[in-house]
Amino acid sequence: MAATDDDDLDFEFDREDMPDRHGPADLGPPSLIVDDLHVSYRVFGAKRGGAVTGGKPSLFNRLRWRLQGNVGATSEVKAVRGVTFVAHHGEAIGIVGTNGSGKSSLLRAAAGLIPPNKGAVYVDNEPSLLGVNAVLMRQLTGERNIMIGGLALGLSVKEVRERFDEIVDFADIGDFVYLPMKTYSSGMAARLRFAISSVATPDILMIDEALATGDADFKQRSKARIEEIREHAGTIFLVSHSLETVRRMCTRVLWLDKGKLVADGEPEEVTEAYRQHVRAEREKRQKKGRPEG
Ligand SMILES: Nc1ncnc2c1ncn2[C@@H]1O[C@H](COP(=O)(O)OP(=O)(O)OP(=O)(O)O)[C@@H](O)[C@H]1O
Repeated sequence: MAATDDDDLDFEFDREDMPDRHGPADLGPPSLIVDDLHVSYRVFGAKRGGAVTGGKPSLFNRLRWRLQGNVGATSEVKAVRGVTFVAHHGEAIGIVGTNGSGKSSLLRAAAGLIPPNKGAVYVDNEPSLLGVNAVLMRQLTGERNIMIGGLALGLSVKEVRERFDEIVDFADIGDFVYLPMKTYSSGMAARLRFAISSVATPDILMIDEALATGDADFKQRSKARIEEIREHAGTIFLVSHSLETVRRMCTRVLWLDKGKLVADGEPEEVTEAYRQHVRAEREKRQKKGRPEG
């Protein structure tokens, strides 16, 4: 049967039509939808045909694979395994989880920097930071990188020049701005990335660890900056190992474990459950390591 004008399908993303089943009624409309996202990496020089789920291979395993002559073979690391959530305008969402649980992979896929193996990401607007990270160059000075990052975010050359002092002050890097970024400490580089990324009041800002690296004054300034972005109806994602930072900055927390979402809720509740889980795991490991009575 031929389609008539009346049959035309409407694929437009109509905010008013969206049911708000994933959050309290006072939240803004959805800004980013992650639907059954799967991310895998192909690793060369590892065990042939193996599939690894989260966690970094131990030194022992890597040596064993090497001795078994598996160099040149490939295996698949399943970093994100079926994550689904809806983020809203005005939310600051922390992502916690142990090393290798898939936090950065989730963020990179949500930012469109790596393709999902399965599932989809729908965004209302281009996410920033990871986008900025991708264009920054370690061999260039902070000054050059501020210009490159600012242009990547859509500012004009004049606008970047006008905001230059503000960015340098925010990052608190002083005259280091005239030196190549490769000479910066990791904290300085992280602060500069955050200062550049947040300068344009982005709709979706993704931050990987940067905020745990500054002093009390920087932490205060970055909290204020996040509040400002939220007030302008932006959405912030913050990956951090510092539960204190996540509790202080975020309105909601996602907990990832071995690539799966195990909790999504109030910062206090989720970080406390995560803290207890980490402690229980540590005790289990210690018991295993202890010689039998
Ligand atoms: N480029 C890559 N190639 C192969 N494997 C990767 C790559 N990036 C990440 N992984 C693997 O994917 C899994 C998830 O890593 P990811 O960096 O997303 O976790 P994370 O929670 O951010 O870890 P961390 O807290 O240590 O930074 C890990 O097993 C990691 O070794």
